[in-house]
Amino acid sequence: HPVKYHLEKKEKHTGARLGKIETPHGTFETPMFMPVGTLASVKTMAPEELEEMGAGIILSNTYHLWLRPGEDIVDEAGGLHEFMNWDRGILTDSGGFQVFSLSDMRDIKEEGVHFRSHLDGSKLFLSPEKAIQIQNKLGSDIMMSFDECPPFDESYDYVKKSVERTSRWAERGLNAHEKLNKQGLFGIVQGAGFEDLRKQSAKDLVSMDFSGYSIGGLSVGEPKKEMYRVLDFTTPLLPENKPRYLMGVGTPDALIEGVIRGVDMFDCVLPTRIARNGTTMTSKGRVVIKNAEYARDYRPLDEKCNCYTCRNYSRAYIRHLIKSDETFGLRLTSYHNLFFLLDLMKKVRQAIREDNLLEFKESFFEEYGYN
Ligand SMILES: CC#C[C@H]1NC(N)=Nc2cc3[nH]c(NC)nc3cc21
Ligand SMILES: [Zn+2]
Repeated sequence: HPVKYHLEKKEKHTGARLGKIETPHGTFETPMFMPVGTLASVKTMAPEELEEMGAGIILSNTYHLWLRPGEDIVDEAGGLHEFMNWDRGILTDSGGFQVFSLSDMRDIKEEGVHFRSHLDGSKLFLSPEKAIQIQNKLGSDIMMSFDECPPFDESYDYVKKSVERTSRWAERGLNAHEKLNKQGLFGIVQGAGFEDLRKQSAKDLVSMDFSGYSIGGLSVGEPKKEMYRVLDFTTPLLPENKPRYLMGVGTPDALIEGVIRGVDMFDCVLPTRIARNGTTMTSKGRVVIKNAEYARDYRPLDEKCNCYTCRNYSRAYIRHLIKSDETFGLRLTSYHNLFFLLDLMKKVRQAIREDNLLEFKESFFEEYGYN
């Protein structure tokens, strides 16, 4: 496997692990947060800034890049790394989730999914083989299997059929992948909130020997307690010597709770998405910078933050920019939010080294204002 996971240390009191994930574009520490660059750009950030804040692997989306600009243009440009001038890790999602969340879905057949483009309504077809072929043209370091993504509250019978199809699709994707090249391919465990279906899905995928395993079907609107319950019985089903990736997570509390349950990799649009309306995460909870209370507040967003934004600009200035629709304001809030989550993961890794992750969680939650 060109993507290898090295387990460095298990935290004494939880399921948390310290590790390293080796890719053709570098080796990065886990647990890690991956900034999302859906359309080959982490919104408003330059690659140098992402590197400066310590980002290792970023996420891009097969579905979006297939529709626009098309995988052939990215391929001709030399692949995604060349195209976006990013020489560290890139992970691409397979399109499975986007098909189900973005486009009004036509129908699911055994061979794949027929649906309409969310851009212009044109008819499209995506299959496990096609999703692998596109990702190989994008040249990502870590690729995702094409999965069927049922809503969390679907019936047991529907989810059972869906899990069985996702396993058949995973096998087809793996076969197609091995003919193309050997970058890392992850299987995506499904099964919604049903323990036996999660077991079945994990068993099927682990037998296919993927480079790593994503936990799908979560962070899709279910209560956080539900997500943690599913994680409690799903991560132990996955091999210790492979990375575990919880898709679409998340908020500071969910990141810490996921690490405690043995998750190694996370991605979420949250930091850059909320930044664009001026909402920032700080060690003392969220600061919604547009609030009038910050008009004359000349302190940084977070006194404890060492990021470019916090070292050079005040809340009053950032509030002024956001209120005035000055684009630079979005860059400052995006930079800070990404730095905040990347720095949180650095602190979590240190807590694993010191075997005091639960104490770290308590003090972080207390200061952030989680109940
Ligand atoms: C059902 C299912 C499923 C998973 N399948 C794939 N391919 N990508 C995902 C991306 C996600 N993002 C979020 N929350 C923002 N949950 C996700 C779940 C998946
Ligand atoms: Zn900051």
